[in-house]
Amino acid sequence: MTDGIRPLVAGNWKMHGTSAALGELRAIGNGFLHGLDADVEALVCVPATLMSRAFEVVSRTPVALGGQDCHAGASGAHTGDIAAEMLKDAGASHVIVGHSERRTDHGETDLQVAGKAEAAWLAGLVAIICIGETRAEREAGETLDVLTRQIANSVPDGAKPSNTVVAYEPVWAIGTGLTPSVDDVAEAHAHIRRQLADHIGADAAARMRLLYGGSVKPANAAELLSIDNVDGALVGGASLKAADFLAIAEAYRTF
Ligand SMILES: O=C[C@H](O)COP(=O)(O)O
Repeated sequence: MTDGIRPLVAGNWKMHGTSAALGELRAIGNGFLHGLDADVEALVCVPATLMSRAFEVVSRTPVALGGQDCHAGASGAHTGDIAAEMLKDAGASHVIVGHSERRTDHGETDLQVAGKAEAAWLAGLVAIICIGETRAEREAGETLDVLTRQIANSVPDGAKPSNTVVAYEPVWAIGTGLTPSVDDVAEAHAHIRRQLADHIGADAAARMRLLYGGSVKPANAAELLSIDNVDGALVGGASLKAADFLAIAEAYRTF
């Protein structure tokens, strides 16, 4: 946690969910309607195919919606891609860019990620920029260097707390049930805050939300979310079940 920063718990449904999943989203919305929003802001990044219907489901709740990727261009001949403006039009307020699954599956580079973040801003979306080291990089002792490089190249000039969230997701912790130690998360997040200060200025860096992502579950949420400079979570698998996602957000009631 960071004094003065309202935490954000964000779900990333990845390539999961047809219209049958909207019941879980409705349950998440109802959960936040009953007081949770006083402690924490909620966001669910749904598949683009669900965005419009998801918006109908949560529009009267405190839960916001996000996309999972966008193209760096505003429009054009890019079959299968989605422009940030399209996500916004369908009901999104946020979009994830540079998730490690995009970097691995689609070879996205830091510079491409920066371009997508700028496209998100142009459309009026908040960019959730993901960074994080692979297992090999951690074992080689390169974690902080990787984060330094990714911040320098993936976070564009102009990033500020109102248009950007940075999510630290160690690649080896995603979907594996493994998490870094409390000390390792604290070290990484403090480093990210310092690097952002060098890159975008101390004031903006001090107020920017830094999320932790990678095997966040109800059982470990309180421990992970109480770490200094961890201002929320980016939750994959556990965000698919309303009860688990709400239980993670409930961790903020205990602080
Ligand atoms: O975007 C979310 C992350 O990749 C974490 O996924 P996970 O909670 O299933 O490990």
